[in-house]
Amino acid sequence: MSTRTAFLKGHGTENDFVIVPDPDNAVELTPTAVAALCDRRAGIGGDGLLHVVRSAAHPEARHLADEAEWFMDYRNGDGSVAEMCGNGVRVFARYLQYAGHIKAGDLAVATRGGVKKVHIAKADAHGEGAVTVSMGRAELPAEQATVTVGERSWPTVNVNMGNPHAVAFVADLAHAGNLFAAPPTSPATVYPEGVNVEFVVDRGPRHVAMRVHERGSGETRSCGTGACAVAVAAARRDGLNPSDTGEPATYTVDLPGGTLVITERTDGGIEMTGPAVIVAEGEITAEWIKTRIA
Ligand SMILES: N[C@@H](CCC[C@H](N)C(=O)O)C(=O)O
Repeated sequence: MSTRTAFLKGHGTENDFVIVPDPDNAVELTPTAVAALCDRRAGIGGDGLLHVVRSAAHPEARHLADEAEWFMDYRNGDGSVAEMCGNGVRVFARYLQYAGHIKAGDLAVATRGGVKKVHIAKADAHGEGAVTVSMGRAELPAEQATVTVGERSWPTVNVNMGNPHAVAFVADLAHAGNLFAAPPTSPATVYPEGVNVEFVVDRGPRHVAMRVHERGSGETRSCGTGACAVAVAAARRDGLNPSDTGEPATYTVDLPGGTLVITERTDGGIEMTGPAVIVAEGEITAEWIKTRIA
């Protein structure tokens, strides 16, 4: 980054992102630059960053350009790269709509986790239309593991949604404690690339609540891929597998920042529906870039 650069700020169920529109992939976003932009005190602040690039202009997405015009180059708040971000895809689509690149309806977004089909519902009297993302199928590697926070440990259900998740069913969400002071630990042998950890309690039939500690971001107020992982883990625990029963399974997942609705279809595909909001837009000053990043 070397000159004034446009940015926006958005969130999906309070999982918040710095958005950097860069159709031609001209902005160099080093891990240091991403971490500085996501810094909540000295930067703009966000759990992560959405770099909005045309697929044809990005070496990691060029091969997907015929399927999806836009590539979500997602970064975690610490500057690391992740394969997928469920809340991020919804906010990414909302940005494209806000900027006039697309209208409500259907579009495809390229991600490191493959091309995701997105549907933006038309706005109604209650505000902006919800965004639904076809998240693909979950994989459930059989390997057993535990996560530990302080004195407590729980067995995990491993769920891969393009990115790795360790789902722990707990008696009380408060048992996860202060995840900033004592982040969860997990065996590097099972999660060599690190893992997102979800803590889950039941709220009612097909209704759960969760907290999440995200790889590369810490505790966040929501995680879309995490909510999908939790819905699938809860369904299997409840004896439901739509591919076997021929009945879709829908779970309501409450998070600290809002609610997501997750449906596993009979073909195993998972759909996530939730809000996506653009909050602000502005320009990163040349001076800040020079002193903090360049
Ligand atoms: N908040 C995201 C997930 C972002 C990536 C994650 N931290 C990872 O490293 O895998 C979501 O909404 O899915």
